[in-house]
Amino acid sequence: MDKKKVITVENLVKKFGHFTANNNLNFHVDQGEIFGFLGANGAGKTTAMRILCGLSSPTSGKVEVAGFDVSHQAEEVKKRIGYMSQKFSLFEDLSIWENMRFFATVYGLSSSEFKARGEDLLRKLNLYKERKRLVSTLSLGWKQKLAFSVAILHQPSIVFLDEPTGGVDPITRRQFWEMIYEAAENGITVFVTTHYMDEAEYCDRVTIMVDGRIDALDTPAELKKQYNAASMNDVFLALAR
Ligand SMILES: Nc1ncnc2c1ncn2[C@@H]1O[C@H](COP(=O)(O)OP(=O)(O)OP(=O)(O)O)[C@@H](O)[C@H]1O
Repeated sequence: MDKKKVITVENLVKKFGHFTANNNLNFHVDQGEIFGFLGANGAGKTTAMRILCGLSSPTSGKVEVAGFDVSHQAEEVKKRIGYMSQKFSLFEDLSIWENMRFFATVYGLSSSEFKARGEDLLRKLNLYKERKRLVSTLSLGWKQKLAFSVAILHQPSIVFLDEPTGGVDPITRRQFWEMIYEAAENGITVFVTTHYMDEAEYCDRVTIMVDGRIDALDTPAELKKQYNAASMNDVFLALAR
């Protein structure tokens, strides 16, 4: 049986004035897939991700996310996704619990749903006793793990992660990826940008963007075979040259 497609991108073009940031992108993502979005700085990843999240409109092309057209039904798209970025994740001057409650409200959870899921989450993260602590006092790794958990508290169809593990130590990155796997096993599709090539190896499929175009899209194993490379790092270097 065919897998359900939760993201479909056809001929996506995004221009800023005369500059083309996304140049005719075509791809799809299956439900429950961990889809890696790679590319050098300025390749156009964040631009495309913002369009997929309904935060920016395509110049042309057709983009469907969770069954809705991002150009005309952005609000429907936003209800069905979670988003987390390295640049912005949590409010530093609110406590762990206050952050959780804030995002649960934004994502439309009722107070009883929030209480049940929020307490479960705190226990799972071993943060129950720490729930009144200000987020500013947590390590970056803990902030990122908490931000990811908060982004999927409303059980979205898809979670978008923009460089979620930037600056985090290897052990915490590994733990973070265990959380990503668990979310995918529960049917949440994970769309993730990263600059860490070891993380590219953890994805089901990977695209590599170069200058606004998709230059490669396949499983890490196939890409390594195709480029006769020992690692995803070598595939990336071969393409980025
Ligand atoms: N609002 C904007 N107006 C004009 N140019 C923009 C705008 N947003 C992005 N760009 C340009 O589009 C290009 C792609 O940027 P984008 O942020 O999508 O790249 P990226 O692949 O996410 O890079 P990074 O890995 O550094 O986050 C860059 O040259 C950037 O300067």
